[in-house]
Formats: sequence, structure tokens, C-alpha cells
Amino acid sequence: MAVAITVNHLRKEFILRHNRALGIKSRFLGLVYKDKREHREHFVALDDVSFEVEQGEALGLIGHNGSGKSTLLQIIAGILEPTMGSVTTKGRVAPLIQLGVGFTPELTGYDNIFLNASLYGFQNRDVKKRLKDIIEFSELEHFIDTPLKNYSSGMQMRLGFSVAVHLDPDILLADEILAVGDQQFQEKCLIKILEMRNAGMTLILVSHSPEQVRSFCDQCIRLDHGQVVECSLKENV
Ligand SMILES: Nc1ncnc2c1ncn2[C@@H]1O[C@H](COP(=O)(O)OP(=O)(O)OP(=O)(O)O)[C@@H](O)[C@H]1O
Repeated sequence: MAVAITVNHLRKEFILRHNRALGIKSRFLGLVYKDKREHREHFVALDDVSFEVEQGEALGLIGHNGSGKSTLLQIIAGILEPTMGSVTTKGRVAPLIQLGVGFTPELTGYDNIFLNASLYGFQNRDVKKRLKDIIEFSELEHFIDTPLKNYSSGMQMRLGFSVAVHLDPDILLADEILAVGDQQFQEKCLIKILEMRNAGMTLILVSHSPEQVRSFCDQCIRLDHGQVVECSLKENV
């Protein structure tokens, strides 16, 4: 089997600023002297993370709040740069990571479809061929000429999901995005993901639902404070 995603000794540090405790004097001195300014901490969000996902395989990513799951997905999607390490992906990656990423609030749903698809490298003429299916799947026909800023979070998710899955991704990165959809739409999305998996798509699914991970994934990884902890679908999820 060919490998679709390789994550190689990934490390991500964020800088945390601690300036709440600074008194007026220190803040004043901080304006003049660099070393008196806020205290900065290098926070390690991902620590030496390595794994591979084969083509057509589905990996479940689990872990407590703040364990590094979204950070990892954003690095795989190319949205964030790692501090150290590397990621390679094979094929077209569709990141369903954060609501609103790749969309412009002032533009209508219709215009956002073209904008979002262009970020995946699609020409307008190719989008037009898929337009009917994208709008129909999202069930947003009535609101498609409304600016995105007037969409609810569930409506934004519907549009984002519909665009992503109609652009033939080889790899889908899904970060709890379905959580904001209503139950009927969630089920429709899960069926669509299953169909795409059957057609050979690779999937990374971040979820807090053990049931979802067990029914969708072939293997899983648990992150604990940014480190990979072994995880077995049968015993740990
Ligand atoms: N831009 C940033 N600056 C500073 N710290 C950040 C930044 N982004 C994420 N972090 C920190 O990195 C850690 C991992 O965050 P991340 O969002 O990846 O966790 P998560 O596992 O997806 O959490 P959840 O289950 O709550 O979605 C957290 O402690 C978070 O505060």
C-alpha cells in the first residue's frame, strides 16, 4: 500500500505571553528596557509526533482538550508551519478544520463557493460543473445569495463540507467540524464520508466520540499533551 500522509518528528511551539502580573513600574520600564518586558514562555503543543497513514486508510485522532489535535491537522493542511519536523501528503487535501477558513464573510454563499474552490486549485469552469450538486447537498438554495456573515455556524459548515467533498479530495481532514450540524445533516455527511472512503479516499477524523472513531477508522492515535500515546481501537476508544 502507498503512503498518503507521512508525519515526521513534528514539533510545534507557541509563544505564550504572561504580562498580567506586571506592575505599573515594570510596564513603564518595559517601554524603555527590553528585558523588563512581558515574560514569554515557549509552549510545546506538539512534541516529536510521527506516524503514517496509508492511502485509503482512516485514522482517528483523539485526546483531551488542548492535547494538540487541531494544531496537528492545521500543520498537515499546510495552514500552520511546524517548528521542527516535516509532513508529506500525496494528492489533493481538503481541510475541514475551522469554520470560515477559506471563506470571506462579506461575499455571498454563491461567490464563496468559487473562492473556496479556487483555493483547492479549481478553475471557475470546473466549479460550474459541480455547482448544482454543491448547492443541493448543502440544502442552502434559499440562502445562496446571502452574505456568509449572515449564515449560522451550522450553515457555514454545510457550505464548507459540501464544497470540500465535491472537489474530489484524496485526503479529507475533518476536525470535529460536523459537531455544529444538526443530526440529519451530520448523518448525511457521515454517509458521504463513507462513500468517499469506499472510493479510496484517505481520512483523518478528529473526534471526541468513541463510537464515531470506532465505526469510521482503521487505526487511531491518542495525543496527550502533544505526544503520541499508543491507542487500540478495540481497547482504548
Ligand atoms: N496560536 C496559538 N498560540 C498559543 N497557543 C496555542 C495556539 N494555538 C493553539 N495553542 C495551544 O496549543 C495547545 C493545543 O491546542 P489544540 O487546539 O491543537 O488542541 P485540541 O487537541 O485540538 O483541543 P480541543 O479538543 O479542545 O479542540 C493548547 O494548549 C492551545 O492553547
